[in-house]
Amino acid sequence: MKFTSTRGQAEPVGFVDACLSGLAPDGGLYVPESWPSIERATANESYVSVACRVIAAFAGDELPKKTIEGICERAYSSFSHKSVAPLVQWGANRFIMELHHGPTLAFKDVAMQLIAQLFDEVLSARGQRMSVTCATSGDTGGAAAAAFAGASQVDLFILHPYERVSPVQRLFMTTTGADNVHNIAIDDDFDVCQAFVKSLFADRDFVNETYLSGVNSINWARIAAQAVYYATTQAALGDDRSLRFIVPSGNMGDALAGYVAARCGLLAGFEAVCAVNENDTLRVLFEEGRMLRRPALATPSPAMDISVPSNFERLVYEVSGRDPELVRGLYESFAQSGSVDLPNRISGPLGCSGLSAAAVSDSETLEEMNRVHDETGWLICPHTAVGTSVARREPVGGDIADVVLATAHPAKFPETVKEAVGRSCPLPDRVAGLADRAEQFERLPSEVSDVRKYILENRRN
Ligand SMILES: N[C@@H](CCOP(=O)(O)O)C(=O)O
Repeated sequence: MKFTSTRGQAEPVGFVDACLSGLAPDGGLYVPESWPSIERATANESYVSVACRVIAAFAGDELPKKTIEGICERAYSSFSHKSVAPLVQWGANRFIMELHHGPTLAFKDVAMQLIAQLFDEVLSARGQRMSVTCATSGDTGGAAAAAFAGASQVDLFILHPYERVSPVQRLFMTTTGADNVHNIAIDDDFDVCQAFVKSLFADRDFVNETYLSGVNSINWARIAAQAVYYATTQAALGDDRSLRFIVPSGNMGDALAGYVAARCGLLAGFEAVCAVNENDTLRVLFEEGRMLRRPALATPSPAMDISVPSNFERLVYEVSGRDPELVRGLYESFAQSGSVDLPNRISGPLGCSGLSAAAVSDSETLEEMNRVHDETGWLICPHTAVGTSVARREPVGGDIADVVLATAHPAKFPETVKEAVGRSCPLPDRVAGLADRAEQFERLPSEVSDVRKYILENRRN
């Protein structure tokens, strides 16, 4: 299977090269040239088995079946729940998909554990080493640090916005003690960190010199791996059952993964609401058809403090009928002016994509954490609360089941839990020693040239 760039000016590449590249050389995001048809999961099929089938469908004949099996088995052996993404019932026709059973207690582990195994397998075979970047608003960085710590073929460079992630989120990315993991705190917000990563990719000499890759959800492997838990959820709740997924969203990779699962035939239908905080770019995009660049606000759900959701580009590409000129024009205008109205050709089909968005205020988020606790005794993380709040506000009728994705464990946000619920939330035993470990990170000003220099000086040759 070949992968093509949403901006149409890069050579199509195979699955492995698409994943190793992260971003396409023309600045676009890779998508498969056509959607593979993947057989639905069954209720008694293991998570690893479904993951193998999904990855194999995208990898085609590039990776032997045995290799994919090894990658998936190793990836999910570190999860504390054998189902990887178990469901708990929250009410009549309401479920929570728990995605926080991985090593850093966030949904990012699900794909990142797999990607690190994939990179290790492929780069060892090629005798190649890469510099891998990621920008994080809190959870991607920790997941990448845990997944790549000690990897012989990878030097990891994580960019996080200084003092705009929770202390526990920061500890996950700054305490691995591994000499191949580098954490950089940028004096700015997540959008700037992400823009820095993208501008490093735009410098092709730098990419070639450092063998640069990226493991944000710009990377197709992230989307493919995240599509798996949509498939297992459909199987668990009934092959023909109509589901509405509520997806706490920032960069929109997770919601896009649901869309991809549906396009590949893994779901009975498709409806997903991107639940966003006061950084409501996605709501404005879906409801008002406008792409706006605004400074990201700091909210109680920091991982979603994002105003430029990267994966919207993949959706624009699809709903435009795969028109790379249109995508390129749109994103060039956006880069220049910071504000673009979506043409009717996009806003019309966008409404039929199965995706939509709804925003939740900071006070509603805290109230919702408290309400869920009162009703069930459960503590939920503020991102998950954005999701449950949307589900509650816009109930679905009939036999349709709501599935809210619980993106992180509440223990990653003890201060917010305390404020909302008045209770402390200790870390689970398996990560209890986190706060005792020494932290290591470098604080840099908001200058991409400093990041560039740091990577050149700290990568292994
Ligand atoms: N919410 C993320 C930001 C990066 O998103 P990604 O899914 O593209 O990696 C985070 O927590 O870091």
